[in-house]
Amino acid sequence: MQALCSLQAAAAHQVAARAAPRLQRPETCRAGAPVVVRRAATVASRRHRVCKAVAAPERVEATAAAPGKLQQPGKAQDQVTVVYKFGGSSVASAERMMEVADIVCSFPEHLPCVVLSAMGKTTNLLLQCGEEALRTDASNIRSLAPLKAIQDLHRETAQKLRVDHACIEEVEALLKQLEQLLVGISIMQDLTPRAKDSLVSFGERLSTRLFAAFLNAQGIKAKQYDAYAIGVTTNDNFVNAEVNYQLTLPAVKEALTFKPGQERHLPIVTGFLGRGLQTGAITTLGRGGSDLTCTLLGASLGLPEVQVWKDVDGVLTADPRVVSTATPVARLTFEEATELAVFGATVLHPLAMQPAHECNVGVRVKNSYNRTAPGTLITEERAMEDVLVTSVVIKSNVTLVDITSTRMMGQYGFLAKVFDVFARNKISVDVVATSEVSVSLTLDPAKTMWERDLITDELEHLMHDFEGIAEAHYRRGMAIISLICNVQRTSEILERVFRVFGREKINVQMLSQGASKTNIALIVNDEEAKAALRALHQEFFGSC
Ligand SMILES: Nc1ncnc2c1ncn2[C@@H]1O[C@H](COP(=O)(O)OP(=O)(O)O)[C@@H](O)[C@H]1O
Ligand SMILES: N[C@@H](CC(=O)OP(=O)(O)O)C(=O)O
Repeated sequence: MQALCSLQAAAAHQVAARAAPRLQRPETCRAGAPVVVRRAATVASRRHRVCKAVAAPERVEATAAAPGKLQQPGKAQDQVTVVYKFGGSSVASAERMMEVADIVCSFPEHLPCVVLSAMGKTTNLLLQCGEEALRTDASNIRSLAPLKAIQDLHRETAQKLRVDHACIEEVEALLKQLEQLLVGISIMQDLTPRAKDSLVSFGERLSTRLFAAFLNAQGIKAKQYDAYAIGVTTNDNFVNAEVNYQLTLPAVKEALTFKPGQERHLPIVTGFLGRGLQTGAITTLGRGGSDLTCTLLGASLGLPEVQVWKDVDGVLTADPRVVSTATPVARLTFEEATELAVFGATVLHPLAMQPAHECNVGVRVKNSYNRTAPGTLITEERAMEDVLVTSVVIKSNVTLVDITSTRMMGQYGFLAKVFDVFARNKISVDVVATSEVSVSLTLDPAKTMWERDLITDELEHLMHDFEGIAEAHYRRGMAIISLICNVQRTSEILERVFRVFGREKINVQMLSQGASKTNIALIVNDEEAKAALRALHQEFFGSC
C-alpha cells in the first residue's frame, strides 16, 4: 500500500502538472496505512494523526456544450484526471443519459473515467424479478411485469440514443441471459445470494454499454469496462462483498492507465460490481455501492478528486424527504461523511470514504439536475471554529439492548464477554453507553444492508446467550438521531437539544458521545424521531 500510494502520488503529480493545473494533488497518500474495512466508530477513534490539509480544488463551472455537439475531453497524451460517478437517478432515461454526456464533456481540460449505476430503479426491478421468479412457472417467466419494464426501458433507451447495431446486439444478448437466469431461478426454486448478485449485475452492465455506445455515436471515444474484468476484487461475501484493496488498487491502475500509443478514450465503468476472490463469481458492494467504486477508482489512479453526481445539491443538513428546507453543506471531513452515511444519510455509501480517506482523494458531491450548484466537498480536514451542528440524521427501526451484570462490581472481563456474545451471533452494534456493571447498546436494523430485519427468534437467541453472564432486555422500534457536530462545543449543543426535547416532550432513552469526535447520538422512540429531527433542524438551522 505504501509503495503503491507513493507511486500513485508521483504519477498523479506529473499528470496534474501537465493536464489538470486546477486540481492540486496532495503530496502523498498516507504512508503505510493499510486499507481495511472498519465501522465508523473505529474509524473515528483511530484518527489522531495530524494530516496534511487537502488543497481544495477550485470549483469547475459547467460550460455546457449543446447536445449533439459534444467535444472529446482531455488531450492526446493525458491519463485519466478525474472520476465522475452518476447514480441511478442521474441516468434514469435516455434524456438523462444525454444530459450526463453533456456534463461529462463540459470540462474539456479533464479526461474523465465515468462510473455508472443501473438506470433509475432497475436494481429494485431486478430483485423483484428474482422474488417473482420463485413463485412463477418457468414457462411464464417471459411475462413477468418487472422483466418487461426492464426490457422496455433499455430497448427504448437504445433506440432514443441511436446506438450502433453492435450495442443493440449486446443489449439483446444481456436481456436474453437475464431471462435465462430467471428461468433457472424458477426451476431451481432457489435465489441464493450468489444468484442475486448475478441478477442485479445486469443493471450496471446494461447502462454502461448504452452510455459508452451513445458517446461513440456522438464522436466521443469511450469504452465500456465491467469493474470485475478490470480487477475490482472482493471477498465472496455475496450481496455485501468487501473490497480486497491490496489486489484491486494496482490491478485497476494497470487496466485504466493508457499505454504509449494507445488511443485516448473515456473509460465507462460499471459501479457496484466486483469479482469474488475464491469463487470468481460476480459480487456486489452493497446497495448504493457505486459511490465506493468511484472512490476506489480515484484511489487506484492516485487522483486529487472524484465527483459523485446525485439528484440533490450535495450532502444536506437533513434528509430532504423529512425536512423539505434542508440546505447543502459546503464542506465535510471524511470522518463526518462516514458518520453521516453509517447513521442514516442514504446519500453516500457508508464505506465510500474509506479509499478516499486513505489515499487523500477529495470527494465532491454534485447535482446532475443543477450542475452549477457548488455541491459538497469532502476532504481530510476543514475549518471547524465556526461550526456548531453540520447535519442531523435518523436511523430508524433500531433495537435497544440493556445488559446488566449479574456479578458484583469490580469484576473484570464483563464487557469482553458481552461483545463476544454479539460476535458469536454475528450481530453488529452501533452505539454503546456503559457503566461498570451495565451496558446499553443499539443494534443495526439489519445484519446487512440487504437482508431482512433482525427477527424476534434471533433476538431471543441472543438473550438466551447472555444467561449466566448478565440480565439482558431488548426494546424494538427505537431510532438513533445523530448530530454531526463540533464536539468541542458539546455542552452548548446538548443544552439546546434538551431545551428543544423538553419543549416537545420527547424522551431520550440513551445518549452516547464519547468515542466519536464528530457525532452525538440520541436514542428516542421511532414514532417520535421525525418530529424530533424537524425540531432540532429548526433549532440549529432556523427553518423546517
Ligand atoms: N443528508 C442528506 N443529504 C442529501 N440527500 C440525502 C440525505 N439523506 C438522504 N438523502 C437522499 O439521498 C438521495 C440521493 O442518494 P441516492 O438516491 O443513492 O443517489 P444516487 O442513486 O444518485 O447515487 C437524495 O435524493 C435524498 O433523498
Ligand atoms: N444500482 C445499485 C448500485 C448503486 O450505487 O446505485 P445508486 O448509485 O443509484 O444508489 C443500487 O441500486 O444499489
